[in-house]
Amino acid sequence: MLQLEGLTRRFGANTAVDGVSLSVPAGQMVGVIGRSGAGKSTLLRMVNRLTEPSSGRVIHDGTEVTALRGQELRDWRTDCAMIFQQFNLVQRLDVLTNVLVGRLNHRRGFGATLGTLFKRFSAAERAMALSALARFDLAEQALQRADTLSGGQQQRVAIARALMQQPKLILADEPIASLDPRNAQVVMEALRDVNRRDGITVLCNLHHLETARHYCDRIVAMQKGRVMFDGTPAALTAARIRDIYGVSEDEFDTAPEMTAPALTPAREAALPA
Ligand SMILES: Nc1ncnc2c1ncn2[C@@H]1O[C@H](COP(=O)(O)OP(=O)(O)OP(=O)(O)O)[C@@H](O)[C@H]1O
Repeated sequence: MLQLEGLTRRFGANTAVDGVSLSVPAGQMVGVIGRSGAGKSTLLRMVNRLTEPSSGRVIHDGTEVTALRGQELRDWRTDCAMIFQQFNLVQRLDVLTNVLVGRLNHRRGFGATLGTLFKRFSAAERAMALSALARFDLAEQALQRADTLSGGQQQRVAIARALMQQPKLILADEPIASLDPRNAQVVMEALRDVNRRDGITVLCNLHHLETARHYCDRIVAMQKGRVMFDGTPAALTAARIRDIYGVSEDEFDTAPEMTAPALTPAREAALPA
């Protein structure tokens, strides 16, 4: 169970996240939605302490995450894998080595230059990385440089790398915002698959309502740093959206920053072959 208690982050006079309290049971897939500037990234980054809260607490299975220091904090960051909008792969390295990088957190005091990295991993770790790649249909690309892959493939490599950490949680910050609809769908399916099959809790920031509805068990809607809705996709009706954001669902979804809508059968049929 992940608990956020009164989590707040101020940047000067601006309160980016304002007293957010949530309890997330292990194994849940939560979509955090909101328009640009709502505080979604800041909220996610406070969970693994990439951003320090101004006040409030994060507690995981009884451990106060917000009090961790040193090695314990590093261990917590291994438990929480992060997926970024821009994939964050080492472009000049091959795909397999990028995935193996996910193992580095498991080695204390491990030092190696990127060039010598591959040789430092055991046969078992390489097999684990290959099987993570195969799971996302990327085994054939294992020895290609990361920069030869499409965005959707790169994001799946990032998910495979995250799995190498053997995390308890995945924090995905706009994982599909740079992808076309087809790739967005494949990446969301990969995230849902690790949630369902591996039981990993997923917190996923999304701009697009339909994507959150389709893939998540629970939706948290933020505005101006606050949680305005927390419930099932079915409960987030068009009327609730209008109440919260003062716009229709279509207007919410077509804001300029929302570039990667989910593929519905109707949308898929409309795509060029
Ligand atoms: N490092 C920072 N320094 C100052 N202000 C910040 C910083 N990070 C975020 N903010 C501000 O906090 C508010 C929330 O930003 P945040 O990035 O969390 O929102 P978001 O919902 O993730 O938006 P987006 O979808 O555009 O990424 C914004 O007003 C933003 O300008």
